Amino acid sequence: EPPEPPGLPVLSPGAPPQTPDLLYADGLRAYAAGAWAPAVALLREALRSRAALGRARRDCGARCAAEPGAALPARLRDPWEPQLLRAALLRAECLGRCEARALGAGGAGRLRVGRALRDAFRRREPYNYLQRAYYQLKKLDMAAAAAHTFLVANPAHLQMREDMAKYRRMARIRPQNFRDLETPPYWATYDEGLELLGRQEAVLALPRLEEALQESLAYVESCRAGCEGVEEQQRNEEEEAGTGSQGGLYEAIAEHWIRVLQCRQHCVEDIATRPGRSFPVPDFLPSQLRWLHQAHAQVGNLSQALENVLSLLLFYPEDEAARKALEQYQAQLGQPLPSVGPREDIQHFIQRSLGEKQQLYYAMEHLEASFKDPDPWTPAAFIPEALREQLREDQEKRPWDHEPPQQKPSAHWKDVLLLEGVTLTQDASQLNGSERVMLDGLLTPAECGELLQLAKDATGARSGYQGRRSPHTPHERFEGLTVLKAAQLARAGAVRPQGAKLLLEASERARTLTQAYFSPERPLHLSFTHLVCRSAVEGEQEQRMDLSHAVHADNCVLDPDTGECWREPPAYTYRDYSGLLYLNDDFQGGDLFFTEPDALTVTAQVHPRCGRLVAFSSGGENPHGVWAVTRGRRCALALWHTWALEHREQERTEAQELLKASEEEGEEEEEDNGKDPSPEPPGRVLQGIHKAAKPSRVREEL
Ligand SMILES: O=C(O)CCC(=O)C(=O)O
Ligand SMILES: [Fe+2]
Repeated sequence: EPPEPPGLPVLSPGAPPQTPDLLYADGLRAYAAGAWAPAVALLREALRSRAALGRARRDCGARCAAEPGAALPARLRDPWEPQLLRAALLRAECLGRCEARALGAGGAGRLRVGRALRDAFRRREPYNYLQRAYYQLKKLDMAAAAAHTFLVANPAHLQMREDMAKYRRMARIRPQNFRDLETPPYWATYDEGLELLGRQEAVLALPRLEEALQESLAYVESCRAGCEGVEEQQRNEEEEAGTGSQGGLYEAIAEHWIRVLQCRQHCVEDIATRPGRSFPVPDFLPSQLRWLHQAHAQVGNLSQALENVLSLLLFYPEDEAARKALEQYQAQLGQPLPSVGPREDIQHFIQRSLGEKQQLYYAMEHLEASFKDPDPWTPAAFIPEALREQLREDQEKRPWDHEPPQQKPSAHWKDVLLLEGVTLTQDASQLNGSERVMLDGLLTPAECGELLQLAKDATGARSGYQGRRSPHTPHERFEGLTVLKAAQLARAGAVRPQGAKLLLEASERARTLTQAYFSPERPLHLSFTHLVCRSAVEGEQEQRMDLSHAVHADNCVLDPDTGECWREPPAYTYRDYSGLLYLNDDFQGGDLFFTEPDALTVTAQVHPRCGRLVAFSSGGENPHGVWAVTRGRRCALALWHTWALEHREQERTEAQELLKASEEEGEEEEEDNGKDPSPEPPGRVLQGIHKAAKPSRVREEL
């Protein structure tokens, strides 16, 4: 065992927590020295300390807000200053005392977490180190949980995806070990509720949906309470940046209070943002009410359906569906029962939120405060006339306006998210088009390796399937492999059956995502799957002017002069969506690009890499081409999807049957092959060493 790094603090259980920053730094030092057990202890202590800090802040915030005399003025109207000053001082004093009691002398001030560390924790970086340290300590269940926790917040992290794939193959790790140690539980409840509702299981969905709403409201509460401490954190940062306020006492207090209010207004957004996502689920609370209403209505709980519809109307009094439902209930029930009103929790939330918005708008108008209302439901009448125009403009810049709407429980977003590790990297607007998307993380490097090997073996001498000159350019060779050909080659022993199987599986993965994203209501079928490699012909690359693939559209004949695209033969007119799943990036040139219908003006460009999927509608709105590949070999799965069942890829079924037949034949032999009981340790650092010793290890493990 390596020696312990010097200067490690002694951890004493029960003692007040130490600064998370220092603990984390010490943890990383221990990790670097290979002292796995102290590394784990310190990293966990850093997490614990940070959690304790947050908890104390929230508890004290809630307690001190309720102190007698600490109530804040309901309105920032003259003369608000003396009252605000008194209340703010009372609270600050109470907070200081309370936090010192919970966290030891100095309280939260002593333990404040720097910005860099806050970001690292938000990205769940400690779990990356914890995973590897646990692995070294042979605590596989904890390693799996740490890996899972990290991956949830970093779904595109390829190294971790590979590690995870290894953990999943280890028999000793049970599925329940892949726990998420950080995500608040309401997300799981919420997902389960929606899933059940999507499957028409309203009775089962109801308790989940109800619990999810209550839990998320509780998280909003605790987030709000945590806002009391914000000024301290921000002031420290401003001091570091030298941008503190220059005003007098009243100004400082008002500023502080405005910050607290702003922080509170963002709590719903906060809790509606899934780990690993950069934008919140839009309209989180109202949509939960919609689903609750829908579920209660389906089950026939009229009064609860009514209660939820009335609550929704508090957010959106003009909501048409809600009003219609309301009318219907009134007709059914006669006069609405006097005991049925909107939900109390929602009523309370809205009243308080509107009160705070009022103060913020006042501050915006009179105190030059800036405030960006995160809620789309704030009644227009609430916003001072002078500010409305400006706000409308700002609202149009909301990031999720460009995202596909998340309305129905089974909406495509959820399905997209369900594929572990996949992230949306660029949407249509980022790609300057209407129906285009780029997703990453569909394949692990090992999977790309397997498919590249398949392409390579398929062109090898044994297969008799030689690369030929490209139909698109004399300067490249072009090889294409269909699913059926791959299965036949596998059967003949010319390629690895795993590769042929993965070809089917990977294309299906891409299809699922393309359908989920573009066509959630209507099934898309693969109509053609083609593993394509383009290789530069050596010595012919000087001053090439041509493209690897000329600009074209996939389902119509493009006329660049008029910009029209004729959906007629020889085009494959039944193709509705195109997909390119890239396998490598170790070549020169070869970026995919989109153009205007003039086939000249480039509007977006995509650099291929392992696991990256570009999908787009196949029509004249998406003319595209490929830049010359000037060195190396560029491989991709080219996929075309169709709505027309009669054009689905017949060869797929055939290929599946072939592979299944060979699998059954091969079964007996495999039995005594004996699997290696100790897979190589995950992790970048360690993997290098093992790879050097056993170069083909990863491939064989698949
Ligand atoms: O390989 C690519 O990136 C694009 C290929 C393409 O557009 C096609 O085969 O129709
Ligand atoms: Fe194309």
